[in-house]
Amino acid sequence: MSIQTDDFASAPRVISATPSSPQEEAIERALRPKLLDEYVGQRKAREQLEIFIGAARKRDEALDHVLLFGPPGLGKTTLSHIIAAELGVNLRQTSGPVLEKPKDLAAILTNLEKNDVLFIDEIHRLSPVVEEILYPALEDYQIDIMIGEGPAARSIKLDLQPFTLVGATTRAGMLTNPLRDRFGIVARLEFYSAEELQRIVTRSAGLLNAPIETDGALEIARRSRGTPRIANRLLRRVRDYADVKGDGRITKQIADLALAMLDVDPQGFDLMDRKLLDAVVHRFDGGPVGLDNVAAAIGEERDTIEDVIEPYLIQQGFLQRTPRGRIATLAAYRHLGVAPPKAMGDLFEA
Ligand SMILES: Nc1ncnc2c1ncn2[C@@H]1O[C@H](COP(=O)(O)OP(=O)(O)OP(=O)(O)O)[C@@H](O)[C@H]1O
Ligand SMILES: [Mg+2]
Repeated sequence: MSIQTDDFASAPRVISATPSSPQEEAIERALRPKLLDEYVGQRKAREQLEIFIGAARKRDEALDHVLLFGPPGLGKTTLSHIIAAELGVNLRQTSGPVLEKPKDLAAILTNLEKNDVLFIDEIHRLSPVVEEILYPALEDYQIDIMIGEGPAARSIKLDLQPFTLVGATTRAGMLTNPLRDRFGIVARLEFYSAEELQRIVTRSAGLLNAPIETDGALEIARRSRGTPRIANRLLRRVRDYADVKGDGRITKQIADLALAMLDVDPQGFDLMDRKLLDAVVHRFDGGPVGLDNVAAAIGEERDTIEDVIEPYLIQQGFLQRTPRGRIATLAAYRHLGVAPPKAMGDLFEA
């Protein structure tokens, strides 16, 4: 069953947090940590899971249903595989948009073995009729299915094996309340620190047999928008650069040159980030400006802006999301090398 990751159909960004091609997905799989111990960062989520997985194993029960949410590329799919591996069970993988009809989901559910993990990616995109049959499945390990048609149709109850649903979403706010309430474990994934990404880059370089210096790994880490997927991608591009322009060693200097060539600035922002900040500052006087206006100004989809571009800019304090719209902060003006409006400067100096 395939996962659709192509719903942000925009031009590929070096820094885009979504996988850019099937090849990249294959490389990602190879770099994916397999066990909780190898999973870097996300201390809170890891601690919780370690305990609950341990308890479920000890009692030979299914783990409570788990909801993973956070921006793309932070490790939701990776973590779902790890959960199944740590539980020592099978993982069945599907996604919200793929499950069109109730029978698609029923077929998967009835095939699960005891304590298996069912991973549903993009779970906020489940259709209401499919979601409907998920409720009793999650609660009582039962489903109601209709057999026959017309007046002869009747509904029968089927018992399922106990199982764990792991749902992943970039949009926890878009889940319906009844669905959200059925998850016993909710883990929000956070952007990674430079130090954590440095460990990820170093590990990946090892797996790729690419010689790398500590400074080189840190430079890539610092410019990866807090996102392991981007760190791994930049690592591969920098390695190419090192192979062609150097002796293959990834030093800080090589990383600097390669990243400058890729238009990734020292803050880790790429062209899209700068375009967005630039539009808010120059075309909308720093805001507040509504999402639709920003989208039109930079020629990007609303969803991409909200899910992929904005979260990091907000987390880094370059942009604020307010009820009246987006506002550029003083840091954004500084980054663009533009003098802030007088009122803003005064505000910050006072
Ligand atoms: N904690 C981590 N430690 C080491 N590597 C990680 C970690 N999290 C993610 N990665 C790496 O980043 C890549 C992307 O992670 P993953 O596919 O799990 O992200 P995702 O959150 O599912 O993204 P999406 O929202 O696009 O589905 C993986 O291939 C993996 O190599
Ligand atoms: Mg994923």
